[in-house]
Amino acid sequence: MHAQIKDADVPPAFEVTDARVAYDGVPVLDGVNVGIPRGRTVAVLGPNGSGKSTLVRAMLGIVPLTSGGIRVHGTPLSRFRDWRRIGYVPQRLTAGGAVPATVREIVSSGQVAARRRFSLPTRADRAAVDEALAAVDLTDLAKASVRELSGGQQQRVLIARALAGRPDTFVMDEPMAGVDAENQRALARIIARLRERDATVILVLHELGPLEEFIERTVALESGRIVHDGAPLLPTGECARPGHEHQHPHPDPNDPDPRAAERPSPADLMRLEVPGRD
Ligand SMILES: Nc1ncnc2c1ncn2[C@@H]1O[C@H](COP(=O)(O)OP(=O)(O)OP(=O)(O)O)[C@@H](O)[C@H]1O
Repeated sequence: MHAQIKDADVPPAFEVTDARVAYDGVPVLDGVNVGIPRGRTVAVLGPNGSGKSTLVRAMLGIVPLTSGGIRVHGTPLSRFRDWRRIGYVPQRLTAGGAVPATVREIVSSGQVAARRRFSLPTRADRAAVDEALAAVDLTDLAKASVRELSGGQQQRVLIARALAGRPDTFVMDEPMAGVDAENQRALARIIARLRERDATVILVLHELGPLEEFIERTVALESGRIVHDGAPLLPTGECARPGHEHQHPHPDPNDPDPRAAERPSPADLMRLEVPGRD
């Protein structure tokens, strides 16, 4: 079982109070209250457009609240500075660019926020990158260009990038989307290891799938409101609910990888959204 720390008197990793977000005046989060205790593995579920990504992006300060409040590890978001504690794996990446970055370069970029300005990577930094690459089984591909990788492998690069900063809190936005079964199992192993380390892990998912056994709690959204917060939902997940109309992206019928069209270029990977900044 987990260490005592979970139930110790520590502030929640995230505390969201009456959070509202609107895009162009249209409400997307409509009074969300949720607390994510430290050391838990929590899934955020819900149909397309229900506000899952908006919620986690708001929790990281990427999307501003219209009203309400968010605390991160006990500190109001606007005053939170310890971003090295947070590992963010975004869902989609912006288009453009073609810098020939290697897997190792991308993974190393996960440490930039944690290093002092202009300081070079230390031996410990390099060891953390090695460890992160090993954790996602990409050691052999460290020198490969990320452009050569499949969508699932690129997803693992992003996870390794988050791991390399050695955070204790992870926010992963749909890490399983468009990832084949083998890569899904690899991701499940990573989540298992993070749980053993008592990391806090928040996963935006459409279904629990191979992660089911690790999920301790699910928060389900519908139309910007929480409709369930508690024990994990049924293994079949939201996608199997009657009336659920989730659309997974299938941009190119000739490409077996449904995420091919959204695959990030290396440049995209280098300029991932930085939590806490607009
Ligand atoms: N930057 C934006 N500007 C305007 N509207 C947006 C923006 N981002 C998201 N939305 C809209 O807000 C709503 C919630 O989007 P969000 O991405 O949070 O939902 P989601 O539950 O994560 O959906 P999905 O499962 O499709 O990823 C949707 O209607 C979406 O179109």
